[in-house]
Amino acid sequence: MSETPESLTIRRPDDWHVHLRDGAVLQAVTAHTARQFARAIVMPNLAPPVTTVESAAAYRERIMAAVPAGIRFTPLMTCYLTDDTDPEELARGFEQGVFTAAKLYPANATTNSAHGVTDVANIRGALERMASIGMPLCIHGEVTDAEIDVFDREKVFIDRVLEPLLLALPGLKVIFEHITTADAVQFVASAGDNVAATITPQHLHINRNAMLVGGIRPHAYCLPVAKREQHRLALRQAATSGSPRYFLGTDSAPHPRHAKESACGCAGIFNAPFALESYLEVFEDEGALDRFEGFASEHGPRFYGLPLNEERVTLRRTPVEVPAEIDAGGTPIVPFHAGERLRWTLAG
Ligand SMILES: NC(=O)N[C@@H](CC(=O)O)C(=O)O
Ligand SMILES: [Zn+2]
Ligand SMILES: [Zn+2]
Repeated sequence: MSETPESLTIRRPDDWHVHLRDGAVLQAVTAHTARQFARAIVMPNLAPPVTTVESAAAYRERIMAAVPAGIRFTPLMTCYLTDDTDPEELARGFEQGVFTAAKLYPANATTNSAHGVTDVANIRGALERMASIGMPLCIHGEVTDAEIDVFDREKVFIDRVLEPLLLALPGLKVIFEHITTADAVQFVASAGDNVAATITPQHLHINRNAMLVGGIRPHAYCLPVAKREQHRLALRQAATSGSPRYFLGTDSAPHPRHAKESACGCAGIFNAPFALESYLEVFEDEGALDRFEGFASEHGPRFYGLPLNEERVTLRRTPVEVPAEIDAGGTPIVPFHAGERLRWTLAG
């Protein structure tokens, strides 16, 4: 590959963590994800959450109905774990191909997580069943204890929850979602092959200054919150390292502009519209264009045990202006990189 190629062709990528929401927003945002990604792990934190095989199958239908004609896109559904999750329901959904994974939200850790798990001990039976059938567990890895500083919640989750959980269930397949710290990178690197992590574009691009310097910037706020620069650098190193343990998961999380620009603004960054373009800048700046395909298109399906996509996509070195706002069915949403120019454009 030359030093500054004009284009890059890779296997069509997948997004291993996305929020597509429901209703009019679902109708509007799905096209942004489906334009780029062949498949996506769809988060179940609707209100009410997706907790049954039936509700996941119905949600999958609504997503399919929102995919523009002529685009091939497969939503991979997840089951929202609660204190009362029935292991039988999980196993039935997994065997029927409705659930690809289950999602652990510690109760009240993030958007629509009020019905999440109050103590992992409460879902021990469900997790044992998942380990025995090879069903992957996606985790929002933050503790919620009031006395733990919000910037430390991921690290404390590793020590108090994740490490003990993997010691107890060493065969459980775990995806540590949207990691934000050097501690998480180190944990994943030293864990077994049954542990992987997704990394978002925002955590590769911004540190906490982006949120707090020169005024409070709600559109840079998501959970887990962006950390210090040393953590961002560790994430960039991990993502571009070529290690199969890290892969693409945008955590695109649309919220209406008014809900972000508020005295109590929602957590979540809407990065779907230019996700590939955003990631690719990072790989180029790290001198790792040749490792982009692994991160975007190969490591995820291999970890999940799914086939690699056979289609190819091409990104060209053509600048693109990210709009200040995107209309989502009458709801204005501010995208990640709003008003900025990105160097690459996905062709087609
Ligand atoms: N990442 C976020 O800040 N928000 C997500 C939830 C999540 O993934 O934690 C959302 O659903 O809005
Ligand atoms: Zn989360
Ligand atoms: Zn998320």
